[in-house]
Amino acid sequence: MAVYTQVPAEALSAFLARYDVGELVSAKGIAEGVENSNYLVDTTRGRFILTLYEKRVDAGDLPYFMGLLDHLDAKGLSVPPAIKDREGIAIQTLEGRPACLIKFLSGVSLSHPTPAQAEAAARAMADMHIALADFPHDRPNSMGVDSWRPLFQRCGHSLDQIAPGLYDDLGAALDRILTAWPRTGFDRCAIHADLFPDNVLMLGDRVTGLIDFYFASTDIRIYDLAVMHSAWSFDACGATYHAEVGDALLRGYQSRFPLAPHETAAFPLLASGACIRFALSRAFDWLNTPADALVTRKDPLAYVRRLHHYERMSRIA
Ligand SMILES: Nc1ncnc2c1ncn2[C@@H]1O[C@H](COP(=O)(O)OP(=O)(O)O)[C@@H](O)[C@H]1O
Ligand SMILES: N[C@@H](CCOP(=O)(O)O)C(=O)O
Repeated sequence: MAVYTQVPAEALSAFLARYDVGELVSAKGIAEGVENSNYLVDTTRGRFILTLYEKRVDAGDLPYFMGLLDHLDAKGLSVPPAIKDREGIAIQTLEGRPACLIKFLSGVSLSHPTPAQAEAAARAMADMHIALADFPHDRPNSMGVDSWRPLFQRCGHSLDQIAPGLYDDLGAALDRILTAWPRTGFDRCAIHADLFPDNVLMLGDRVTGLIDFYFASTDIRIYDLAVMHSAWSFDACGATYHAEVGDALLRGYQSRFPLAPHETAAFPLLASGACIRFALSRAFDWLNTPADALVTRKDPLAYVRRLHHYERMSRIA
């Protein structure tokens, strides 16, 4: 459930009156998502998404995210830019929260992507990277490699409450990954950094939208593909690797943007880093989200199992 801030109809009508979008017809809270409050808003002129940014999105980062979406939209990619009001303002305040009215995109996110769907989604990621090559703004990745040790330390020995031995297991993997992590020599650009299946909208085998850019930041370009590979190529609990989906992702991406030999060689390491990142953020949330909170906690062990898979791989052919 992701509606943390309730918006009364009167306040929403007054908000919409700033825009040329017609009048309010209906507004429904969207259950999916964990970070922000999202509403599906219908007006006399169309359908929109209203997002109110909650604690985890820093309002100071919104101009970067909205600039990135405008950049991709201007190049014809299917992403949802924020609508500007009559004064040209996209980032507003509603019910005390930063808020944007966002273009609605059709499509559904998949729970069990097929190889053909994975291939199309990875092609869309490569097209996004090509389009971002001249995006001029930087944002350090707040969930990037330098955040993993501090996050591990904040979880501390409480990790063993999730699974006995988890503190030692993740600590040893973190040492190996941080020692080997490439600091130079890899192409960097603005990346999505969270392109899970729930952040790709599709109709059949066609990608209709990439959404949820709120972790976008400057980082190693192929790390973005590694995040995607770790999110798409396993069953939900991370125990079974679906090679046909994993191979399709690499094929789709490389149909637009071939990997250089050093990128292929480092792929299992980059994917291990992606797994540590999501294992730790999920573990932190697991340990710090009250059991009666509205939001569903995601299983950190599903990423620990994926981590073990990538650490066993020496390289992807
Ligand atoms: N532009 C959009 N067009 C259509 N649906 C959207 C759009 N943005 C978000 N959604 C819907 O809202 C849900 C939650 O959005 P998301 O950005 O993933 O939230 P959160 O940042 O809270 O994780 C998505 O799964 C999708 O169903
Ligand atoms: N994809 C991350 C959590 C971030 O959630 P999102 O709804 O903003 O994509 C995970 O699965 O741990």
